[in-house]
Amino acid sequence: MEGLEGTLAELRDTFRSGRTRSVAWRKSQLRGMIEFVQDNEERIFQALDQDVGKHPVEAYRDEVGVVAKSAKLSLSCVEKWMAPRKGDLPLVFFPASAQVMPEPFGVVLIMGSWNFPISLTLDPLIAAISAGNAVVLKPSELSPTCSSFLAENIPKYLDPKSIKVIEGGIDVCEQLLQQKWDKIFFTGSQRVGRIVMTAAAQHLTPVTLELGGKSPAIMDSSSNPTNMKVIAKRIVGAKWGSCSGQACIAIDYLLVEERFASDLIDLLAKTIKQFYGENPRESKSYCKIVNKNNFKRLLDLLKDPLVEASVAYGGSVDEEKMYIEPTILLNPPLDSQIMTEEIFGPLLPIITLDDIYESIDFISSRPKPLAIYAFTRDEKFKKQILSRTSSGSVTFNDTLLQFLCDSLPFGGVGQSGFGRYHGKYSFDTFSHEKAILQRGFFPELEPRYPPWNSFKLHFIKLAYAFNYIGLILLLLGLKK
Ligand SMILES: NC(=O)C1=CN([C@@H]2O[C@H](COP(=O)(O)OP(=O)(O)OC[C@H]3O[C@@H](n4cnc5c(N)ncnc54)[C@H](O)[C@@H]3O)[C@@H](O)[C@H]2O)C=CC1
Ligand SMILES: CCCCCC(=O)O
Repeated sequence: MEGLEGTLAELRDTFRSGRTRSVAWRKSQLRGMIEFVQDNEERIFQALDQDVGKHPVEAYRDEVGVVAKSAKLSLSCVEKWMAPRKGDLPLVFFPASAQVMPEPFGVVLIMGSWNFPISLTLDPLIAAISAGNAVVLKPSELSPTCSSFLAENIPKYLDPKSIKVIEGGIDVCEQLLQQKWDKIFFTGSQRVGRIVMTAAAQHLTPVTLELGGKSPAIMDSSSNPTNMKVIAKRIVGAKWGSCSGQACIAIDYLLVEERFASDLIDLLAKTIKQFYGENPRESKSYCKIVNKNNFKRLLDLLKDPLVEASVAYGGSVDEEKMYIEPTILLNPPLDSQIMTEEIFGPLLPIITLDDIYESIDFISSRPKPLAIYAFTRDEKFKKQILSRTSSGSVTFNDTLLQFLCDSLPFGGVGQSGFGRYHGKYSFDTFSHEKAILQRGFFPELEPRYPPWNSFKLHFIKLAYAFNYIGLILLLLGLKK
């Protein structure tokens, strides 16, 4: 790509100059980010409608509001986050001081996804800025209106010497990935995550992979009937209520005991009508499928004869409008693609079990998901889910909200990704924690040097014992 080397050289010079490390620079960029979303809310809404058909409510809830919230939090906390932390030392080192000092990695690459093209690019950008990095931001080419909007307008609000937006598709990404970065933050599929990680390995570059996977929901019998309506709204909201299921933390499939399936399907169908009307195709609250490739991918999942036979609700499509009806499937074959690949769309398989506790093995025998949702008031079952399954997050009796909690790290585990961000975790993700030890030249302890002898062995053993004494003093409050 023309000029990439030059762009990177400029960013490296900028970073080396120290321009991005001051708290003043970081705060000025965070203020610029807040102004950017405030000044351009309507234009962002239009771009999101253009690219994925998002309603302004979803556009604000999942995108503009997320960016504003993160930028404001970082602006209020960045000085505290930057401050070195005091460390404790063994008494025998006395006099000495220990610190942990967060420092920026340097020049970082952020690659975003199309489904939340504003928040999933700008939230990591806020993180990188807060930690004092210079940045190349590569929005997804599958949300072109948002991508070009960011490329055109970010330089008007943020420091163009330190932050560059580079647009493009696979060819541009491949060139970017050949470069040496000090950190790569990638949001996207497991397939491309492997490509990113392979490229990063050439330069031993640390990566954060925000991936996806098949996030299950479980519903047991412990919720009383009055809760069922709330549960249905939360399931429908988490399947079709955020980019019509094209969301990494959307429910991918639902596990219930066989005896509840029929009533649950009826209730979910009723709730879908309540949310999107009799004809969701006409609903302004329902997103389209992003492009023909994804539409075809989802159609292929649905058109598998054994899967098509399992449609319990919905199933209609309109290729011209890139529309797929909210669709519920009952017990599609477990070896079908819809049950082995991430759906990332408006199709909800319901898998029935004889006993809800079977869901533990069902989930733990598959790749670790980004999220698990469990609707239950059975404390024993909750404990089993927490101790016998692994996932990026577990949410009991609700959905999606874990994404909006700044005190909770957001990220996957195993094939759903590694690394995390949101809140202070964002700052940490883009910081190296440097250890600093400072000593004087007195006293000098000769036993630390050769020639070794039995006295020095006893001295070293005593020194380690002192360590414990220090710990005891600390515990007794006799030592800071
Ligand atoms: N954990 C999270 O926060 C999120 C994860 N996701 C996951 O992302 C996926 C859907 O998003 P997509 O944008 O379609 O993912 P994707 O992996 O196709 O694209 C992500 C980024 O990688 C780039 N890219 C695509 N193909 C590439 C290649 N061959 N070489 C180098 N770069 C390439 C794209 O330009 C884009 O910027 C799903 O798997 C979903 O679960 C989506 C949103 C959030
Ligand atoms: C509710 C917002 C979720 C954004 C991340 C995702 O699920 O793709």
